[in-house]
Amino acid sequence: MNLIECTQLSKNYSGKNVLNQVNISLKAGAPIALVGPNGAGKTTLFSIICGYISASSGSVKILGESPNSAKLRGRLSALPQDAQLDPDITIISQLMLFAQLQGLSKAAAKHEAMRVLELVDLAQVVHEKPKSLSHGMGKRVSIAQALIGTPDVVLLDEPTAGLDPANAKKVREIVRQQSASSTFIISSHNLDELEKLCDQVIYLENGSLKQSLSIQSKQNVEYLTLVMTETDMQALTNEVSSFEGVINVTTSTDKQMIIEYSHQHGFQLETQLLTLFAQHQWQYKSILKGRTLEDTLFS
Ligand SMILES: Nc1ncnc2c1ncn2[C@@H]1O[C@H](COP(=O)(O)OP(=O)(O)OP(=O)(O)O)[C@@H](O)[C@H]1O
Repeated sequence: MNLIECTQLSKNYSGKNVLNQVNISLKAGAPIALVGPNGAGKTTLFSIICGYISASSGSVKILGESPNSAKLRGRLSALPQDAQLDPDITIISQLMLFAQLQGLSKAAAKHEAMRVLELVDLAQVVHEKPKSLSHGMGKRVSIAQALIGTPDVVLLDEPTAGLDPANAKKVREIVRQQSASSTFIISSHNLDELEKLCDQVIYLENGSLKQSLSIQSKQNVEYLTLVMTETDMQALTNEVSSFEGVINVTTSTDKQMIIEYSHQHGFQLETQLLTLFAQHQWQYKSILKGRTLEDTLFS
């Protein structure tokens, strides 16, 4: 059974189409990225999946159930972009309340609240109130709340927006660790971050599904992304284009080159490149197997 299945899903606000016949099939497993420009409809899609708002037409099934079905209790959780904890109620009380709302006894709720706080490395703030926490710590507590009951699906809307690098890294680690037991769907504008975490990528634009792709997918065609420093890029392009198996070479002004080549040529290309660099004394900054998510989506 698919984790989430959207069929011909549309949403209108006062005649304005913000989701337009979207078809999506998502399977459980590695985190899934939801990307798209501002106003593309990402939050609207999340809100429909969570049952906060209803679709104008089409259908959504989560684990085979309709949004808001009692059978989804404890199996789907979400961290909305603007989620706020009550600033004046202790963290343990708030997390226990959410655990009890899932049907846990008081003792089990306390145990679960402690468990999820430990997962986000914040057991030490259990008796504090959210108003005494930094923004990053508050976000991690909200993620802890979303992890209560180990849901099958966790929707995170912009989980690292506005966080300092250390807290953002911590959030990524939490997602990575918890991905063994929950499937995360992450809406974000941070493509570098999504690239590190996710396999499948859903790209929405103007309410329509423009792309659904797997970053890791093995195809006959492979990519190498080179970032060069001291190099004659035109000469490099000419040399690389003549290598056997190279299908296409594109360069950008920032000394980045993307080489598209046939899968069969494997390591041969890397060996040729390094020999070429040595011959010409060309310096590289990085050689990346594959393409960045940005290049995959927008090239
Ligand atoms: N309650 C509402 N009433 C009217 N229009 C709305 C409402 N909520 C959202 N919209 C419109 O729907 C469109 C999609 O909004 P949505 O918030 O889903 O986009 P998004 O992809 O999440 O954007 P962002 O990346 O900026 O968060 C926007 O044009 C927005 O103005």
